[in-house]
Amino acid sequence: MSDTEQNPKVPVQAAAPVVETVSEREPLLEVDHVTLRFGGVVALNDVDFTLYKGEILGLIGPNGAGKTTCFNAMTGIYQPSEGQIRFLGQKISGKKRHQITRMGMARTFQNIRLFPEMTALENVQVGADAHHKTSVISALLRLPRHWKEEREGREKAERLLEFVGISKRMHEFARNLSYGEQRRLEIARALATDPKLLCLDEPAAGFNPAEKEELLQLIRQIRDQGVTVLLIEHDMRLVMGVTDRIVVLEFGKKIAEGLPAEVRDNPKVVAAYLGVPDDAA
Ligand SMILES: Nc1ncnc2c1ncn2[C@@H]1O[C@H](COP(=O)(O)OP(=O)(O)OP(=O)(O)O)[C@@H](O)[C@H]1O
Repeated sequence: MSDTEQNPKVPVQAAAPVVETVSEREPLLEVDHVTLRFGGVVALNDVDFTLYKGEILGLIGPNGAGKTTCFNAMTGIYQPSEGQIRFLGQKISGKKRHQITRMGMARTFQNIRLFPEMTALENVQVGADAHHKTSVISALLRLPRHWKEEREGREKAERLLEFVGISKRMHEFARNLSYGEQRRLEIARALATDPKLLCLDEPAAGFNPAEKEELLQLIRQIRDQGVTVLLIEHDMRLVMGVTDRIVVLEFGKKIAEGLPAEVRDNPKVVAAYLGVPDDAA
């Protein structure tokens, strides 16, 4: 039994916000008619959808559909050519990545990006540092408030490692962790920034069925702590099993949006995945 199963109620944040239900439909992130071009390639073509507080939204589509580009636009890596993205009503465009993190958005990457020569605990503490208030001077002078923040950051990192189920590996170098543990560590590090929105880019890539099942439970637990989740994932069983709603992209365009069952039965989606021509769908 994993640590998460033993202790499913480990808090992600000191005071986790009350979980809001999807029915309240309070927008968290608005992708407002976004077009994004790379030279002649239209990676996103007038993409428009809203992510509501408290939901788990799946963003799916065949290879090259524009999912990662959409993530990158949301997290400030790319600027839309047209349209805009708003987080809690504020425009994302023009904001630096650390400002977007402070606004409450965190992400993991398709290719794991950890600090391999740092321990699991240190990797998560780096995430917690995003909210430190004391200055470099305080740190250099070793002022008491700096120590207090250090201690709190460490305690929070320990809690998060327990939450994602790898607390026993906290003093291990990240490079020595198994693939599945590294993916969990990435999630813990993202959670350490106290996100309102967690964007997961193919978190189950390379997982076996048992690991996928555990990940599914972890994603639900994250949402139950009040964190809204955006999930890019190729594994349809996982997407259908965990999301509240799904947005489907194909060739940079939104071709469907709705409940998992609606999307699964949508002829355009079936065609996109099976490669059936449009007029036959
Ligand atoms: N930096 C870039 N420069 C030029 N073209 C790019 C760039 N990033 C993505 N593209 C192109 O934009 C389109 C969308 O790519 P994107 O990686 O967003 O798709 P995806 O849905 O995430 O695919 P996958 O499931 O394979 O990761 C593709 O045609 C891709 O080649």
